[in-house]
Amino acid sequence: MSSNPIFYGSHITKIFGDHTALDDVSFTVRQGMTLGVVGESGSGKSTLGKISLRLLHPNNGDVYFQGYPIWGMTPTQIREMRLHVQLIPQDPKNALNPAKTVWQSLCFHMAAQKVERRRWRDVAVDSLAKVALGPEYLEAFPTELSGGQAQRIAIARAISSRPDVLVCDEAVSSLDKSVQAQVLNVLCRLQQEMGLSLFFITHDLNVVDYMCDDVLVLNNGHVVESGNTREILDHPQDAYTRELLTAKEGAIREAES
Ligand SMILES: Nc1ncnc2c1ncn2[C@@H]1O[C@H](COP(=O)(O)OP(=O)(O)OP(=O)(O)O)[C@@H](O)[C@H]1O
Repeated sequence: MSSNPIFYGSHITKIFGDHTALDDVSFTVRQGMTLGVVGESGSGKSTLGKISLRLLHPNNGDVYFQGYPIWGMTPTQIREMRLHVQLIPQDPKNALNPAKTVWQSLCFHMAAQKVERRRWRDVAVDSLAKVALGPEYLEAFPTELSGGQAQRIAIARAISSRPDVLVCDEAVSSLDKSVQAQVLNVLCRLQQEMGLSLFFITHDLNVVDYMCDDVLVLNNGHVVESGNTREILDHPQDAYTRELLTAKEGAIREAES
């Protein structure tokens, strides 16, 4: 599998008032791989996610998709980039319009993403099949879905435009542990089938351990360490990473007792 950088951020700083939320943060998502961004609440993870989706302007630095700086793109390039970089949100039920069926939500997305209208039905059914849901779900409303089903619909919607990168912002943290595992497995399988690259924002080192090839540890807007997940989890160099690992071991012991 190739390891070219497909999506990366360079020297990103974000200041809110007198608070520096991100201080000179760089990251690299390698093609077909998963980068985890992990840190406690307030460390700057969501701010980094929003900047990488071009939803929030950084004070300094830029994010590059296939070598192009997203904050220097023309409107046409931005539309093209949005086809290829998709968000998987934290709360899928909030992200789906409660007044629309799954079919209507998928059509709205496919229209926005310029999928040819004559292909909508096939793409919708195929996208649902990819997340292990049958075509009967097209008629469902969000209120009729479980959290795990709603998240799989959100993933189906995102992949309907054949993206290259999924930005997953705490994508499983609102789900029960067993449902989390199902959704993570769907993402792993899609990654292999579609060659997706994942930018995985999470507070949970267990998720990082399970999903991520690379990890970047954020503390208070600073990168405290980054690199190969196995090496960092087995040999953390920074005291903050060791604290997160201690919390992770505690959570596992609690779950097992
Ligand atoms: N729009 C904003 N205006 C002012 N401060 C903000 C804004 N957005 C984020 N912040 C601040 O920036 C810091 C980083 O916030 P951010 O939401 O990125 O952290 P996080 O790691 O994603 O936390 P959580 O896991 O709780 O979502 C926090 O101190 C937060 O209060």
